[in-house]
Amino acid sequence: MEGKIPVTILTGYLGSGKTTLLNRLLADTHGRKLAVIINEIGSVNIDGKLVMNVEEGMMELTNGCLCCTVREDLVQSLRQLAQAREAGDVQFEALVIETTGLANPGGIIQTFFAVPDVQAAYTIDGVVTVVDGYHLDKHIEKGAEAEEQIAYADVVLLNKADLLTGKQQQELAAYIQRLNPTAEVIPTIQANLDTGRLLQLQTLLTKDRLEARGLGGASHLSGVTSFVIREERPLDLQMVYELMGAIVQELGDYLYRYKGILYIAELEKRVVFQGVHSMFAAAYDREWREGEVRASELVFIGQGISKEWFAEHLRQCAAE
Ligand SMILES: Nc1nc2c(ncn2[C@@H]2O[C@H](COP(=O)(O)OP(=O)(O)OP(=O)(O)O)[C@@H](O)[C@H]2O)c(=O)[nH]1
Repeated sequence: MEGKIPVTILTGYLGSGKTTLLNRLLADTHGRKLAVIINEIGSVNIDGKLVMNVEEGMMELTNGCLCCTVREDLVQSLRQLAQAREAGDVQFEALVIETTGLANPGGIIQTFFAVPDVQAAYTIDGVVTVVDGYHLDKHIEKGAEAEEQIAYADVVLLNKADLLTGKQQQELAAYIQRLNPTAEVIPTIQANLDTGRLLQLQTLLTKDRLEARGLGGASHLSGVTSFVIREERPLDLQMVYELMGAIVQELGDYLYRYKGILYIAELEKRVVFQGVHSMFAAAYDREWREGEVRASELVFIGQGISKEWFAEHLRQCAAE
Protein backbone atom coordinates (compact mmCIF):
# COMPACT_ATOMS: atom_id res chain seq x y z
CA MET A 1 0.00 0.00 0.00
CA GLU A 2 3.12 2.18 -0.03
CA GLY A 3 2.62 5.53 -1.72
CA LYS A 4 -1.10 5.20 -2.16
CA ILE A 5 -3.37 8.06 -1.21
CA PRO A 6 -5.41 7.15 1.88
CA VAL A 7 -9.13 7.77 1.51
CA THR A 8 -11.61 8.37 4.32
CA ILE A 9 -15.25 7.94 3.38
CA LEU A 10 -17.67 10.02 5.41
CA THR A 11 -21.24 8.79 5.49
CA GLY A 12 -24.27 9.46 7.62
CA TYR A 13 -27.94 10.15 7.25
CA LEU A 14 -29.29 13.54 6.16
CA GLY A 15 -28.52 16.17 8.75
CA SER A 16 -26.51 13.89 11.01
CA GLY A 17 -23.46 16.17 11.17
CA LYS A 18 -21.22 15.17 8.25
CA THR A 19 -20.50 18.73 7.16
CA THR A 20 -19.85 19.71 10.78
CA LEU A 21 -17.28 16.90 10.97
CA LEU A 22 -15.75 17.77 7.62
CA ASN A 23 -15.23 21.34 8.75
CA ARG A 24 -13.47 20.08 11.84
CA LEU A 25 -11.28 17.81 9.76
CA LEU A 26 -10.31 20.78 7.63
CA ALA A 27 -9.81 23.21 10.51
CA ASP A 28 -7.96 20.94 12.94
CA THR A 29 -4.22 20.88 13.03
CA HIS A 30 -3.75 17.15 12.65
CA GLY A 31 -0.90 17.96 10.31
CA ARG A 32 -2.31 16.43 7.17
CA LYS A 33 -3.39 18.38 4.16
CA LEU A 34 -6.65 17.10 2.78
CA ALA A 35 -8.36 16.98 -0.56
CA VAL A 36 -12.13 16.73 -0.43
CA ILE A 37 -14.76 15.32 -2.75
CA ILE A 38 -18.30 16.23 -1.91
CA ASN A 39 -21.29 14.52 -3.41
CA GLU A 40 -24.57 16.32 -3.34
CA ILE A 41 -27.91 15.46 -4.83
CA GLY A 42 -29.28 18.22 -7.02
CA SER A 43 -27.62 21.00 -8.89
CA VAL A 44 -27.28 23.46 -6.02
CA ASN A 45 -24.41 22.35 -3.87
CA ILE A 46 -25.28 23.73 -0.48
CA ASP A 47 -22.81 21.51 1.33
CA GLY A 48 -19.99 22.78 -0.85
CA LYS A 49 -20.78 26.29 0.31
CA LEU A 50 -20.89 25.23 3.92
CA VAL A 51 -17.44 23.77 3.78
CA MET A 52 -14.85 26.31 4.72
CA ASN A 53 -11.13 26.67 4.17
CA VAL A 54 -10.68 24.58 1.09
CA GLU A 55 -9.12 26.39 -1.79
CA GLU A 56 -7.50 23.74 -3.87
CA GLY A 57 -8.00 20.04 -4.13
CA MET A 58 -11.73 20.34 -3.67
CA MET A 59 -14.22 18.84 -6.07
CA GLU A 60 -17.94 18.78 -6.05
CA LEU A 61 -20.03 16.13 -7.68
CA THR A 62 -23.58 17.21 -8.31
CA ASN A 63 -26.66 15.80 -9.93
CA GLY A 64 -27.05 12.43 -8.44
CA CYS A 65 -26.08 10.16 -5.69
CA LEU A 66 -22.83 8.26 -5.35
CA CYS A 67 -24.67 5.10 -4.80
CA CYS A 68 -24.95 1.48 -5.77
CA THR A 69 -22.92 1.52 -8.96
CA VAL A 70 -19.44 2.59 -9.86
CA ARG A 71 -19.80 6.21 -10.72
CA GLU A 72 -17.95 7.47 -13.73
CA ASP A 73 -17.84 11.05 -12.44
CA LEU A 74 -16.27 9.87 -9.18
CA VAL A 75 -13.71 7.90 -11.17
CA GLN A 76 -12.95 10.97 -13.28
CA SER A 77 -12.52 13.14 -10.19
CA LEU A 78 -10.24 10.58 -8.57
CA ARG A 79 -8.11 10.39 -11.70
CA GLN A 80 -7.87 14.16 -12.00
CA LEU A 81 -6.91 14.55 -8.36
CA ALA A 82 -4.24 11.84 -8.54
CA GLN A 83 -2.81 13.31 -11.75
CA ALA A 84 -2.79 16.87 -10.38
CA ARG A 85 -0.99 15.62 -7.28
CA GLU A 86 1.52 13.69 -9.35
CA ALA A 87 2.20 16.79 -11.44
CA GLY A 88 2.67 18.87 -8.30
CA ASP A 89 -0.33 21.12 -9.08
CA VAL A 90 -2.05 20.28 -5.81
CA GLN A 91 -0.60 18.99 -2.61
CA PHE A 92 -2.46 16.77 -0.21
CA GLU A 93 -1.73 13.73 1.87
CA ALA A 94 -5.19 12.26 2.25
CA LEU A 95 -8.58 12.40 0.58
CA VAL A 96 -11.95 12.71 2.29
CA ILE A 97 -15.15 11.91 0.41
CA GLU A 98 -18.37 13.20 1.91
CA THR A 99 -21.35 11.27 0.60
CA THR A 100 -24.96 12.35 0.47
CA GLY A 101 -27.15 11.42 3.38
CA LEU A 102 -29.02 8.88 1.33
CA ALA A 103 -26.04 7.17 -0.18
CA ASN A 104 -25.21 3.59 0.51
CA PRO A 105 -21.42 3.77 0.75
CA GLY A 106 -21.06 0.37 -0.92
CA GLY A 107 -20.94 1.86 -4.40
CA ILE A 108 -18.19 4.26 -3.48
CA ILE A 109 -16.12 1.60 -1.77
CA GLN A 110 -16.56 -0.68 -4.78
CA THR A 111 -15.12 1.99 -7.04
CA PHE A 112 -11.82 1.62 -5.25
CA PHE A 113 -11.73 -2.10 -5.90
CA ALA A 114 -13.25 -2.18 -9.35
CA VAL A 115 -11.22 0.35 -11.31
CA PRO A 116 -7.58 -0.72 -11.66
CA ASP A 117 -5.93 2.71 -11.95
CA VAL A 118 -8.02 3.99 -9.03
CA GLN A 119 -7.03 0.95 -7.01
CA ALA A 120 -3.39 1.58 -7.89
CA ALA A 121 -3.49 5.21 -6.71
CA TYR A 122 -5.73 5.04 -3.64
CA THR A 123 -6.35 2.90 -0.62
CA ILE A 124 -9.38 3.13 1.64
CA ASP A 125 -8.23 4.09 5.11
CA GLY A 126 -11.63 3.88 6.71
CA VAL A 127 -15.34 4.51 6.65
CA VAL A 128 -16.65 6.99 9.22
CA THR A 129 -20.40 7.10 9.75
CA VAL A 130 -22.05 9.98 11.57
CA VAL A 131 -25.28 9.02 13.30
CA ASP A 132 -27.88 11.56 14.42
CA GLY A 133 -28.48 10.10 17.86
CA TYR A 134 -31.62 12.11 18.35
CA HIS A 135 -33.31 10.94 15.14
CA LEU A 136 -31.82 7.52 14.58
CA ASP A 137 -35.08 5.65 15.21
CA LYS A 138 -36.87 7.79 12.61
CA HIS A 139 -34.09 7.34 10.09
CA ILE A 140 -34.22 3.61 10.53
CA GLU A 141 -37.98 3.59 10.02
CA LYS A 142 -37.55 5.35 6.70
CA GLY A 143 -35.53 2.64 5.00
CA ALA A 144 -32.39 0.58 4.94
CA GLU A 145 -29.86 3.39 4.37
CA ALA A 146 -29.22 4.40 7.98
CA GLU A 147 -28.54 0.80 9.00
CA GLU A 148 -26.44 0.11 5.93
CA GLN A 149 -24.31 3.16 6.62
CA ILE A 150 -23.68 1.80 10.12
CA ALA A 151 -22.91 -1.65 8.78
CA TYR A 152 -20.11 -0.28 6.59
CA ALA A 153 -18.48 1.82 9.27
CA ASP A 154 -15.11 1.42 10.90
CA VAL A 155 -15.97 4.25 13.28
CA VAL A 156 -19.46 5.48 14.18
CA LEU A 157 -19.88 8.95 15.67
CA LEU A 158 -22.96 8.88 17.86
CA ASN A 159 -23.52 12.57 17.30
CA LYS A 160 -25.92 15.03 18.94
CA ALA A 161 -25.11 13.48 22.30
CA ASP A 162 -26.18 16.80 23.86
CA LEU A 163 -29.77 15.86 23.03
CA LEU A 164 -29.55 12.43 24.67
CA THR A 165 -29.68 11.26 28.25
CA GLY A 166 -26.87 9.02 29.45
CA LYS A 167 -29.21 6.04 29.29
CA GLN A 168 -30.32 6.81 25.74
CA GLN A 169 -26.69 7.15 24.72
CA GLN A 170 -25.87 3.75 26.15
CA GLU A 171 -28.84 2.09 24.49
CA LEU A 172 -28.08 3.63 21.12
CA ALA A 173 -24.41 2.69 21.37
CA ALA A 174 -25.39 -0.91 22.17
CA TYR A 175 -27.80 -0.97 19.25
CA ILE A 176 -25.14 0.33 16.85
CA GLN A 177 -22.65 -2.17 18.22
CA ARG A 178 -25.07 -5.02 17.59
CA LEU A 179 -25.48 -3.91 14.00
CA ASN A 180 -21.74 -3.66 13.54
CA PRO A 181 -19.70 -5.30 16.29
CA THR A 182 -16.36 -4.28 14.81
CA ALA A 183 -17.04 -0.57 14.62
CA GLU A 184 -15.80 1.77 17.30
CA VAL A 185 -18.70 3.89 18.60
CA ILE A 186 -17.79 7.39 19.84
CA PRO A 187 -20.45 9.71 21.34
CA THR A 188 -19.91 13.28 20.13
CA ILE A 189 -21.39 16.76 20.35
CA GLN A 190 -21.01 18.78 17.16
CA ALA A 191 -18.77 15.97 15.88
CA ASN A 192 -16.10 17.08 18.30
CA LEU A 193 -13.33 14.51 18.68
CA ASP A 194 -9.69 13.84 17.89
CA THR A 195 -9.99 14.15 14.15
CA GLY A 196 -6.38 13.19 13.46
CA ARG A 197 -7.12 9.67 14.56
CA LEU A 198 -10.10 9.44 12.21
CA LEU A 199 -7.74 9.88 9.29
CA GLN A 200 -5.50 7.02 10.38
CA LEU A 201 -7.86 4.15 10.96
CA GLN A 202 -6.15 1.78 8.56
CA THR A 203 -9.49 0.10 8.67
CA LEU A 204 -8.20 -3.30 9.62
CA LEU A 205 -9.32 -5.56 12.29
CA THR A 206 -6.90 -6.66 14.87
CA LYS A 207 -7.42 -9.54 17.18
CA ASP A 208 -7.34 -7.23 20.19
CA ARG A 209 -10.04 -5.08 18.70
CA LEU A 210 -12.21 -8.10 18.12
CA GLU A 211 -11.64 -9.55 21.55
CA ALA A 212 -12.27 -6.22 23.22
CA ARG A 213 -15.72 -6.33 21.73
CA GLY A 214 -16.39 -9.90 22.80
CA LEU A 215 -16.73 -11.07 19.24
CA GLY A 216 -16.89 -14.56 17.98
CA GLY A 217 -20.59 -15.14 18.32
CA ALA A 218 -23.12 -13.99 15.79
CA SER A 219 -25.38 -11.00 16.21
CA HIS A 220 -28.70 -10.55 14.49
CA LEU A 221 -30.67 -7.42 14.05
CA SER A 222 -33.16 -6.46 11.38
CA GLY A 223 -31.77 -9.18 9.14
CA VAL A 224 -28.24 -7.75 9.29
CA THR A 225 -25.84 -10.31 10.72
CA SER A 226 -22.21 -10.04 11.53
CA PHE A 227 -19.73 -12.60 12.70
CA VAL A 228 -16.03 -13.32 12.83
CA ILE A 229 -14.46 -16.48 11.52
CA ARG A 230 -11.10 -17.61 12.79
CA GLU A 231 -8.99 -20.34 11.21
CA GLU A 232 -5.64 -21.27 12.66
CA ARG A 233 -4.38 -23.51 9.88
CA PRO A 234 -2.52 -21.74 7.07
CA LEU A 235 -4.66 -21.14 4.02
CA ASP A 236 -4.05 -21.37 0.32
CA LEU A 237 -4.63 -17.90 -1.14
CA GLN A 238 -5.64 -19.23 -4.54
CA MET A 239 -8.29 -21.42 -2.92
CA VAL A 240 -9.59 -18.48 -0.86
CA TYR A 241 -9.90 -16.41 -4.04
CA GLU A 242 -11.74 -19.19 -5.82
CA LEU A 243 -14.05 -19.74 -2.87
CA MET A 244 -14.86 -16.05 -2.46
CA GLY A 245 -15.35 -15.69 -6.21
CA ALA A 246 -17.92 -18.45 -6.14
CA ILE A 247 -19.60 -17.13 -2.99
CA VAL A 248 -20.02 -13.58 -4.22
CA GLN A 249 -21.58 -14.76 -7.45
CA GLU A 250 -24.40 -16.16 -5.36
CA LEU A 251 -24.41 -13.93 -2.30
CA GLY A 252 -22.75 -10.69 -3.43
CA ASP A 253 -25.92 -8.63 -2.98
CA TYR A 254 -26.22 -9.76 0.63
CA LEU A 255 -22.62 -9.22 1.67
CA TYR A 256 -22.23 -5.60 2.77
CA ARG A 257 -18.69 -5.78 3.98
CA TYR A 258 -16.06 -8.38 4.81
CA LYS A 259 -12.53 -7.73 5.93
CA GLY A 260 -9.68 -9.16 7.89
CA ILE A 261 -6.30 -10.81 7.94
CA LEU A 262 -5.36 -14.04 6.19
CA TYR A 263 -2.66 -16.41 7.35
CA ILE A 264 -1.31 -17.81 4.09
CA ALA A 265 0.93 -20.85 3.93
CA GLU A 266 4.62 -20.24 3.24
CA LEU A 267 4.24 -16.49 3.42
CA GLU A 268 6.00 -14.42 6.06
CA LYS A 269 3.64 -11.49 5.58
CA ARG A 270 0.07 -11.14 6.69
CA VAL A 271 -2.42 -10.68 3.88
CA VAL A 272 -5.19 -8.12 4.21
CA PHE A 273 -8.36 -9.28 2.59
CA GLN A 274 -11.38 -7.05 2.23
CA GLY A 275 -14.39 -6.62 0.06
CA VAL A 276 -17.78 -5.09 -0.47
CA HIS A 277 -20.55 -7.03 -2.16
CA SER A 278 -18.96 -8.84 -5.09
CA MET A 279 -15.71 -6.84 -5.21
CA PHE A 280 -12.80 -7.99 -3.13
CA ALA A 281 -9.04 -7.64 -3.03
CA ALA A 282 -6.06 -8.92 -1.11
CA ALA A 283 -2.84 -7.06 -0.33
CA TYR A 284 0.34 -7.79 1.56
CA ASP A 285 0.48 -6.36 5.04
CA ARG A 286 3.34 -6.31 7.54
CA GLU A 287 5.35 -9.40 8.47
CA TRP A 288 4.13 -11.65 11.25
CA ARG A 289 5.84 -10.70 14.47
CA GLU A 290 8.01 -13.01 16.44
CA GLY A 291 5.85 -15.03 18.82
CA GLU A 292 2.60 -13.70 17.31
CA VAL A 293 -0.08 -16.35 16.96
CA ARG A 294 -0.69 -16.80 13.26
CA ALA A 295 -4.32 -17.17 12.28
CA SER A 296 -6.80 -15.92 9.72
CA GLU A 297 -9.58 -13.75 11.02
CA LEU A 298 -12.33 -12.39 8.86
CA VAL A 299 -15.43 -10.45 9.76
CA PHE A 300 -18.51 -10.69 7.58
CA ILE A 301 -21.40 -8.25 7.72
CA GLY A 302 -24.42 -9.02 5.61
CA GLN A 303 -28.00 -9.99 5.37
CA GLY A 304 -29.11 -13.45 6.43
CA ILE A 305 -25.65 -15.02 6.09
CA SER A 306 -24.60 -18.02 8.15
CA LYS A 307 -21.45 -18.16 10.23
CA GLU A 308 -21.29 -21.97 10.17
CA TRP A 309 -21.57 -22.08 6.41
CA PHE A 310 -18.76 -19.56 5.89
CA ALA A 311 -16.55 -21.18 8.51
CA GLU A 312 -16.98 -24.61 6.96
CA HIS A 313 -16.05 -23.34 3.49
CA LEU A 314 -13.05 -21.38 4.73
CA ARG A 315 -11.81 -24.48 6.53
CA GLN A 316 -11.68 -26.24 3.16
CA CYS A 317 -9.13 -23.68 1.97
CA ALA A 318 -6.50 -24.97 4.40
CA ALA A 319 -3.21 -25.49 2.59
CA GLU A 320 -2.32 -28.83 4.07
N1 LIG B 1 -27.90 19.68 18.86
C1 LIG B 1 -26.93 19.32 18.01
N2 LIG B 1 -26.96 19.73 16.73
C2 LIG B 1 -25.96 19.37 15.89
C3 LIG B 1 -24.89 18.56 16.34
N3 LIG B 1 -24.06 18.33 15.29
C4 LIG B 1 -24.59 18.98 14.23
N4 LIG B 1 -25.73 19.61 14.58
C5 LIG B 1 -26.61 20.41 13.73
O1 LIG B 1 -27.30 19.57 12.85
C6 LIG B 1 -27.50 20.21 11.61
C7 LIG B 1 -27.00 19.38 10.45
O2 LIG B 1 -25.59 19.30 10.53
P1 LIG B 1 -24.70 19.10 9.21
O3 LIG B 1 -23.29 19.01 9.66
O4 LIG B 1 -25.05 20.09 8.17
O5 LIG B 1 -25.24 17.68 8.77
P2 LIG B 1 -25.00 16.88 7.39
O6 LIG B 1 -24.93 15.46 7.74
O7 LIG B 1 -23.86 17.47 6.65
O8 LIG B 1 -26.34 17.20 6.63
P3 LIG B 1 -26.72 16.83 5.09
O9 LIG B 1 -25.58 17.30 4.24
O10 LIG B 1 -27.98 17.57 4.87
O11 LIG B 1 -26.94 15.37 5.03
C8 LIG B 1 -26.82 21.56 11.70
O12 LIG B 1 -27.79 22.50 12.04
C9 LIG B 1 -25.84 21.35 12.84
O13 LIG B 1 -25.53 22.56 13.52
C10 LIG B 1 -24.88 18.12 17.72
O14 LIG B 1 -24.01 17.40 18.20
N5 LIG B 1 -25.93 18.55 18.49
